[in-house]
Amino acid sequence: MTLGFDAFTLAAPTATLDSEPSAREAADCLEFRMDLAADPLAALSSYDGELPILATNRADWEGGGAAADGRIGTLERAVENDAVAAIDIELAALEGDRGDRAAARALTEQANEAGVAVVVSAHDFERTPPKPELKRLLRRACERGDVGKLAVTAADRGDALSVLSVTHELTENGRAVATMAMGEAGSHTRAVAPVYGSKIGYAPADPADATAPGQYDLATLRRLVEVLLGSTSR
Ligand SMILES: O=C1C[C@@](O)(C(=O)O)C[C@@H](O)[C@@H]1O
Repeated sequence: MTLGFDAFTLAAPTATLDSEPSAREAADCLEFRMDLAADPLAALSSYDGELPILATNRADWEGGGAAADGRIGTLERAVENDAVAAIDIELAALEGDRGDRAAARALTEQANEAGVAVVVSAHDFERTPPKPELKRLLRRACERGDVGKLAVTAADRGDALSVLSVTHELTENGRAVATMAMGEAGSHTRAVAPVYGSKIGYAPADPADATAPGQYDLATLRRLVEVLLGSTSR
């Protein structure tokens, strides 16, 4: 299965791949949160759903549940699975001093060779950094992957506007970005950012599977994006 991210792609986050049938109608792929799953590699090897998988194994130092030990190795195994069409890796793992930088970079090379798309992500669960910083992060993420992703926390509409504005600028510069502002003040960016070029949205089929504050449920985000983007949304 493949994911090109050249058009808007709606991902349903889940920790259990069994939820695929309930996501099939409205989602384009599942975001498999391996870091939140009990036995992620066993779940992957018995997966027989129709939706391609974007595999995320979010580090504990970036708001996820995966400890350093074996985290990148688990993603390497995921890349070998035919249902896995994309992986998510943190910009801080590729560039920062968090974790094993060499292993994270080797993972992206392995993915490139296997035709698996790479989403390079940066998160801020506390605030929305100033616009120049948002741009810098997103540019660097784009340089290291097929899609650069930014999820920051909005305190107000001004923060939300900053996120939309960098989305627009980088898209105009030919970059593939995925952006969203977390939190209540940022919820609407999940529907509006795709209008400015954001290529990935996240919305759980079951609200109990929400993986970030301010997410809409899957059917709602699909409907909103369909209204705002029209026929280009699928
Ligand atoms: O990074 C992201 C974006 C996200 O945090 C959101 O805000 O929807 C949800 C996560 O599951 C995903 O990995």
